[in-house]
Amino acid sequence: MTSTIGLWLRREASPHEERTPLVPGDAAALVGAGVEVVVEEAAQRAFAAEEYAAAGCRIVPADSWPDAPPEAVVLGLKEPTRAAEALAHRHIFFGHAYKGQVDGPRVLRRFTSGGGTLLDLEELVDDAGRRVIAFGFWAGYVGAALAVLHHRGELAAPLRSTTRAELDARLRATSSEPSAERAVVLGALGRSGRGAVEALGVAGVPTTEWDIAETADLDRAALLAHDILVNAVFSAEPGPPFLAAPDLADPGRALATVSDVTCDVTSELNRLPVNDRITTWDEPARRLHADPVLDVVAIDNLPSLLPREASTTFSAGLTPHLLTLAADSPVWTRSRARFADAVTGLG
Ligand SMILES: NC(=O)c1ccc[n+]([C@@H]2O[C@H](COP(=O)([O-])OP(=O)(O)OC[C@H]3O[C@@H](n4cnc5c(N)ncnc54)[C@H](O)[C@@H]3O)[C@@H](O)[C@H]2O)c1
Repeated sequence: MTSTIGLWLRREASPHEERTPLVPGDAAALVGAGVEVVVEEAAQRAFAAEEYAAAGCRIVPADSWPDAPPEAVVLGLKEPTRAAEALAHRHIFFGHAYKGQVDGPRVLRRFTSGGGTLLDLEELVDDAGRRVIAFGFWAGYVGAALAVLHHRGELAAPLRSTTRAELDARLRATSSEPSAERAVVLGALGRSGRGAVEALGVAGVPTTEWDIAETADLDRAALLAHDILVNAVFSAEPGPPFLAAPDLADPGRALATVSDVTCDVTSELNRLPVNDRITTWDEPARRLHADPVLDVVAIDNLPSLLPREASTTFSAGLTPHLLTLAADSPVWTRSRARFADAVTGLG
């Protein structure tokens, strides 16, 4: 990116969305590298406009991105508001438009009608097709923490965004020695799984870590002997359930709390078909079975509960790529090609 191409950080409009893909410290690094960084005011964002101003960014009103110079790259997490319906710029955000999502064609048509380009954050992949940035670690961390607090009868609703320090303090304050709980994490080697294992460590809960090798021939009795299950598996294809209807009625089951970080609840990929809906910040846990009890937490925006930490990790991963935007590194070329394919398929 040359100094004449600006990066325009949008405000996020969704309720509860305090995260940002670029934090002030990384904005300062971009400014230092000659990138003009413009930041919209955003009352909800976890980082104050003053922090960006101190980092050398120019502060502009919320939702002013339609007026950005044509060469600017507009950055956000979720779909831009309808401040302009037709999207004329290059936009970086999570489009959720390429995998048959109901709203996908509508999002893509905003680009075709405006002449803009989507550089989808989910499509920033390395040579092997692996995503280079994701929010997984903090999703797993919060998902496991909520499971522990619910299991201990200490989860207050509605949920509100917090900090890791505050969350850790609650996990430590409610733990007992020796631990009264045992947990199992499925997908323990992945980003979310590692986050979940770390939070369970802070909570003082002995944890079994299972990944593909350990679930290939699932020891159901061993699984059900844990009090807490955190599902952090990424499935590309449907597979046999980790929990099925007969497990609910099993009188010998210790398992009482499930946190489904994966949250494939309405898709054919759902490996926990005993649950078919997400839960919310207002009602984070839902009872699946009364005797013996089984409750599920299935929140699909977990990282938003730790907006500062989630933003900081995500921004650290994204910033090196933002520095290669002008040079059009392979990460961006691939993302643009994915967009071109999707638009061609629009018909
Ligand atoms: N709820 C939320 O807010 C939220 C936020 C971010 C991500 N997610 C979801 O969490 C899931 C995990 O994301 P990630 O970034 O950690 O993925 P990841 O690719 O980093 O890790 C997934 C892990 O699952 C393992 N796995 C795959 N199949 C398995 C099986 N049959 N048994 C055991 N382990 C298996 C993989 O080997 C890998 O270690 C994704 O579905 C993602 O969409 C949810």
